[in-house]
Amino acid sequence: MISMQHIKLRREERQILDDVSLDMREGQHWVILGRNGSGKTTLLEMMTGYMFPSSGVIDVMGNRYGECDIREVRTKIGYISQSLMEKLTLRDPVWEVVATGAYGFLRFYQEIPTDVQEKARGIIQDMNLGHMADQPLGTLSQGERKKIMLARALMADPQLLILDEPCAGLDLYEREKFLDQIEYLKNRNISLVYVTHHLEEIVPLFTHVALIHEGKLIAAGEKQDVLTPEILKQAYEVPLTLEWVDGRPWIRVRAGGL
Ligand SMILES: Nc1ncnc2c1ncn2[C@@H]1O[C@H](COP(=O)(O)OP(=O)(O)OP(=O)(O)O)[C@@H](O)[C@H]1O
Repeated sequence: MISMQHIKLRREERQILDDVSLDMREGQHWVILGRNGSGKTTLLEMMTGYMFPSSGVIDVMGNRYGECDIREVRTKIGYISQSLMEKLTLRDPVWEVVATGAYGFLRFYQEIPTDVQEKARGIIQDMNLGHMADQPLGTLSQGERKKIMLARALMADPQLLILDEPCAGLDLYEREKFLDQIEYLKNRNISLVYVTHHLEEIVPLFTHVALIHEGKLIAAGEKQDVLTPEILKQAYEVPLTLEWVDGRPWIRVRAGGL
């Protein structure tokens, strides 16, 4: 699905990514973890072809970046990020915001085909937000807006869905509702790459974790192998214990560690 080999990125004097190699296969769902500024978003921007490495090779769904039409590859990738959220127009009706995802536009300036309208309304309905479909986006709560972003990303039937901290700023209830929606994606044939700061967001659907620290990959593999107190301490520099409850990891910081 995604292969990144020996990725390096240098900006001025800083090595932002330092020889990162990752192999994400079909049927796997990955979480990327790491502290602020460790390079997570930069990795996502490379997967989506918005940034290029100084050296290294990236293949996404069989396409080698630099030798293919990236716009074509992007039609198969859904990308949810705060910066995209900020570009959406709050006065547009929810169903129209979702419908734009079929084309990758931010807004429509022409008639929207009926089948696209119906598909958008169908996805909104599936997320139990049907009653809000005609409201302006700006009247929705942050959690509802995140779900609308997810609905918008699904409009193009992506094979790959990349989510950059989708639960940031959500309260416990809204976060759990959003994660429910993510779990529901296991019924679709979509591979997920999910960036978060919060381990408890690693719901059972996720199979693999990559842990990045100061631009270097500390560990990558099956989640039970990567999510150990010893490995996590290398990235977070805080002594902690980890407990698995209902298939989710929960973390406790031990006193006196900092
Ligand atoms: N275009 C750029 N020029 C210079 N430095 C950059 C550029 N893009 C990113 N950086 C730096 O690279 C580092 C990694 O940034 P990145 O946004 O990938 O981190 P992150 O792990 O996503 O952080 P956060 O969790 O805080 O969002 C940061 O120190 C950032 O300042």
